[in-house]
Amino acid sequence: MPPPPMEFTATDLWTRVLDAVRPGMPEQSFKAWLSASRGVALTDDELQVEAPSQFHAEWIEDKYLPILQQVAVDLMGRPVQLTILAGAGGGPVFPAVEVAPPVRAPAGPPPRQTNPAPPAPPSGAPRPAAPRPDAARPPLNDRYTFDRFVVGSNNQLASAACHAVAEQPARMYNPLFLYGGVGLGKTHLMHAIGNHILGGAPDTSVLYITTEQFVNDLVTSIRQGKTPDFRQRYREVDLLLVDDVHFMKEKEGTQEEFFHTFNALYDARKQIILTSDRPPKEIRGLEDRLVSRFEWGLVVDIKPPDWETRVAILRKKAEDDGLTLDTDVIDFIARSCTASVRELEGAVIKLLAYSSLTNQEITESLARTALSGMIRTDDRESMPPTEALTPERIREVVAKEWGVKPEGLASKRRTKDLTVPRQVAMFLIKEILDTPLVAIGEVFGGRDHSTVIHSIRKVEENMVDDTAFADRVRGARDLLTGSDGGVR
Ligand SMILES: Nc1ncnc2c1ncn2[C@@H]1O[C@H](COP(=O)(O)OP(=O)(O)OP(=O)(O)O)[C@@H](O)[C@H]1O
Repeated sequence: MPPPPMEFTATDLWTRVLDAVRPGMPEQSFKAWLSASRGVALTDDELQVEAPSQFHAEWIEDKYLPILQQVAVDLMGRPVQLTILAGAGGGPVFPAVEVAPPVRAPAGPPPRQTNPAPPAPPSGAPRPAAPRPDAARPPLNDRYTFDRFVVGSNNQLASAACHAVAEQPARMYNPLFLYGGVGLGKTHLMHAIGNHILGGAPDTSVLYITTEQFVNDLVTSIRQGKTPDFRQRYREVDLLLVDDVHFMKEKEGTQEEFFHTFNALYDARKQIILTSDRPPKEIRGLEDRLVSRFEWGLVVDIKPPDWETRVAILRKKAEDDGLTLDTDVIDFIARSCTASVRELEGAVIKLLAYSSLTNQEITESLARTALSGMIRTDDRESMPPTEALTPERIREVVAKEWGVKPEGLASKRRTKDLTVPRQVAMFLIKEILDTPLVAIGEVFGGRDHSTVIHSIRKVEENMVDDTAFADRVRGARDLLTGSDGGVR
């Protein structure tokens, strides 16, 4: 392999890694899974790569991580940890897979799912305004617009509030606080406001940031003695979008800093939009002064979509990605995946991947096979035969109910979509089987007993705080113990 250049950027290194692996793999796989990824950060010992979706990130980790990592190490000439992140980039939701015979596409331009490159934004399409605090921050996702958002009874109020804010920022509802479970469209709506405002006023300074990034940015600026710069960066924006503010709980320094940022922006009549998995009052460990500020404007929730909305979302997503799915396939997915919109998207991605890998046309029967791991309680007649209840079985059923892979729960990954079901599975194993803590840890990749205790406590606390979550956990328990004619 040629020696690396003296100065490598994340982009250079990742491009070279991809160039090196591409000839050794099927072109279709390369296009489907790797072509839309990009190097986003490089330190002495870590290369961070952003994949277009959580599903892409998991797939890359599962299938290609060792070889990619090896090539990166060879190129750098020293150990480099490769981390695959799920980004908020503008790539298609569904991966670029080709199916033989091809999935029927509507007449007109070629379907997007056969084009690996992310769609080019239309000219004049909204862009986040400069300056952004640092280039590693995610930009707004071009696909998260109002016209791609399906309004149903679960999100009607939130959607109306977002439209109102987008039309008249900092007038009606400031801050706008959106809350709800994972994968229900909070980030989508938040970006839609940003995209709408930028569409009308491209010079608007919009900053989208996750709470985790805010914390990291703050920590870095303190370490480098650059807090005045930090403050200035955050306080000069016109529109501040902060995702997942529940992660501020118990972080006093962050709360203090955010309190002042909030006040500065609010006083300057700038719009603030926040998202969380629960309403402000229920974020334990959040200072009262922030709770009260978060409630100054409008607090509005998003619930899981009902069947009609799920069908409408599937139709819309298929249409947007140039993919035709038969009514019975759509109906089957909508009945099987009830928890979140992300789960619906995951089901279609999985179906496309399955269809592509097995060279079969997409039918309801193929969907049943491909999605058997995601089938939910109301379609239980097609569940595989029941098995004795063991810790592994509980892990598997919880993974299915949360729409993730059972192996993910046993892995070391600590993304939110895995942490919650992992904790729930530990909790249910203890509750139903009373398995010793050390043995529970074994089932989850050898975690120690203090992690298991922490997880169980976390679920107990969250069940007190969050009734929807509590219902979901109880639902999984009923399913396992057979109280609802379940899977045991
Ligand atoms: N009503 C909807 N119409 C169309 N797409 C939707 C809708 N709701 C959610 N989505 C899609 O579902 C996916 C997940 O949505 P999003 O990331 O906004 O969820 P979230 O509530 O912010 O979740 P998290 O709390 O995990 O960050 C996105 O691809 C988004 O476009």
